[in-house]
Amino acid sequence: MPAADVAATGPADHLATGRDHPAAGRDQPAAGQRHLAAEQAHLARSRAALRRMRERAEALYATGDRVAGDAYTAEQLGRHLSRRVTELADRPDAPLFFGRLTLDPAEPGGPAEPGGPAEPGGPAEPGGPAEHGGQVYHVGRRHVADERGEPLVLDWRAPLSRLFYRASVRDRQGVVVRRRFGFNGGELTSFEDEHLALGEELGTASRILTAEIERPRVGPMRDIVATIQPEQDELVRADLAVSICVQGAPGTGKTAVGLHRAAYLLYLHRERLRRTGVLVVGPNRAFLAYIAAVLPALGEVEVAQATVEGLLTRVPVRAVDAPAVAALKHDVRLAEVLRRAVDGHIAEPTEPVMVSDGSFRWRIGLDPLHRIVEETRREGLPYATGRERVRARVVGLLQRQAEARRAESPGDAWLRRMGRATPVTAFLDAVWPALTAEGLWHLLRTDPAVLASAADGLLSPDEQELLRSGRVGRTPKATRWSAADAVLIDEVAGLLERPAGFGHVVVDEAQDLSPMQCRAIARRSEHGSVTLLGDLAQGTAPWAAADWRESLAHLGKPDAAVVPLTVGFRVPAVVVEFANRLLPALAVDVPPAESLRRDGALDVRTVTDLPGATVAEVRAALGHDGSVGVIAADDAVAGLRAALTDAGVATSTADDVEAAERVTVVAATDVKGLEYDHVVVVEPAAIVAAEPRGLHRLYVVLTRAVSRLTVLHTAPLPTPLAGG
Ligand SMILES: Nc1ncnc2c1ncn2[C@@H]1O[C@H](COP(=O)(O)OP(=O)(O)OP(=O)(O)O)[C@@H](O)[C@H]1O
Repeated sequence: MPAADVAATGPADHLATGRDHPAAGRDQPAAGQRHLAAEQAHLARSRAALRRMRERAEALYATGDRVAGDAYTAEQLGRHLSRRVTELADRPDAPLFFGRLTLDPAEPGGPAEPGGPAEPGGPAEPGGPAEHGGQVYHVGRRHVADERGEPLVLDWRAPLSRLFYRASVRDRQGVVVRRRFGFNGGELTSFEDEHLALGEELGTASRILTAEIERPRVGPMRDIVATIQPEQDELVRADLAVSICVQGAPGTGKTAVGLHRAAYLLYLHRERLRRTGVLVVGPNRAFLAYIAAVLPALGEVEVAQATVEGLLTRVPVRAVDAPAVAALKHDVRLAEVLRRAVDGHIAEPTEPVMVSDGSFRWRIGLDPLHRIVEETRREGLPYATGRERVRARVVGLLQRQAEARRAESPGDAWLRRMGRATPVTAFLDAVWPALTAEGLWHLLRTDPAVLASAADGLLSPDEQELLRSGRVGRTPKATRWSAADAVLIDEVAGLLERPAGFGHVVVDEAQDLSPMQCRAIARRSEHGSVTLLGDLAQGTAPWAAADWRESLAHLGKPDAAVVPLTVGFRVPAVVVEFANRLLPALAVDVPPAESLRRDGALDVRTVTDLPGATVAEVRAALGHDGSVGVIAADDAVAGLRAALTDAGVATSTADDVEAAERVTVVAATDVKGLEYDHVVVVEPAAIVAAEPRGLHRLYVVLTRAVSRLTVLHTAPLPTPLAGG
């Protein structure tokens, strides 16, 4: 396709406009300059309008409690306005808009659905497609309107903005020109046009896109609103009701897609999702710190972010299981063992219930009691709800007797008194005893007969023995629970009472979830949808998934589509090729990725002095822009950090994303999902040797580099790498 990078007047008008364009300063047609100046003026106008919107929200916030009728409304309003003020913050370094659409006046196209979010309360957008003919719209981070309410910038999530990401020469959707803006800091410095109507399309050849992708990385993760690719946009804008699983090689934008999808859904279904909540689950704290700023930068400040362990807070984790014990506790058969153990507490009634009530004495015989228990059991309610249902039914029978004997119907106080009457509670304790989650798991760990009966035909005697191994305290409270115990206790809690779920859950690095962890997330998304993100090749947990279908079944979304992402935005082609040598040894079936980056460098070197070579390499890397990540086997990290400190090189840790130091020393087991401009991998053989799925870990480690990868080793490289 002919190149764009032109002024809006036509494809022949090649324009080189800004500092970030190599050709800047040469051959600048006046028309291009005029357009640039006009765009800069539009930016200034939009910034001023945003400032006004924020000032207005601040003023409302200040006076909110005076206009609200009562304390509750005042608090609600206050919270709403304070969030609105935060949302309207202008970040001077982030462009307020990044694109512009010129729509066809003659051939009104436009989005399939009319403008505006699906729910009331979202920002307004100009009306349906027919109104857009010949119009020009700027697309940016958030909706900005002038004093008359006319949009100066459309939110990137608005239906109309979709055209910016999706229109192509083949399917123009009414777009005549798509313009992308180049920024330097907060300053608009260039633009690039694609006259779709004239057959011009840049796709990934766009210089502004390339510059964005190749920009050296520093600090926390950034949003990608300006450059979301069509296949990513398709996932971001999937309906709220749709659950999806994204299988993507390292750096294909899975995390970015998940976070932007959360922001998109919140925009479109603001009220519903504010009630139910959106949750992002990530692999560890360093990762959560790394991604924490993305959603707030998109104006979304109310999304919960947690690790799976962080979700399971019923008991503190103070013990570590032996690997075989942990693996067994994460096995999905445990779900059935626990279900049986809970159900096993429901017993047949053996005696009638007799209750004294003043001068009356009520009696419920065995037959109706049997019926009550059986009927309630068949309803399949959570156990604790079932217990209350049985109580209510017993009281109901007492009530009928009372009504038959007395002329009037007994009141609420009577019903409550009967419900708490000692014979009623004693009956419940006999047939449907109250349970706690940790109490039940403690019982299974301490009573071989109870475990044997629940695990009959499911777990071998040896496995039962294994489950009971390790120290258990005399009471649940006195027991030091492991992370796997916490998952099982959460499973029991879910059998006792249904937890409140989220409207949408994004799960990153999902290949590492065990079946039991998947179930913990399923309980929290039962009535919502999920976006599952992962890469089977990066599975490092002992129970890592080999097949997405299985994970999806455990997550309660067996029919979700598995969608591949195959274009890599992080790792340069030369590094991808090197890391891909490991793929055949990883025993997973994943589509190969293709890197967009042709610019990187790879240096694999045998050295004699690892710390010395690392220091020298880091010093050299500091000569370039961007972050430097030194990645080594966990037990080598302290030594390398000390060597760097002794050499006068300041370092930070992976979870300190705002650190001033550009060098981070990271343990191989903490680096999942992170990226550094220059990565120095120290002694791959030690990384592989450190754990059973060490080759998968090495694959993760080698794919963290954005620009350059250096591999330093004294021991021979692991076999799959050495070949080729
Ligand atoms: N459309 C895009 N435009 C610009 N940058 C992008 C785009 N998509 C992804 N990126 C960038 O590529 C890098 C990798 O993205 P991300 O971390 O989301 O990938 P991932 O698939 O989750 O990787 P991993 O599997 O290694 O965790 C990030 O720096 C991200 O900002």
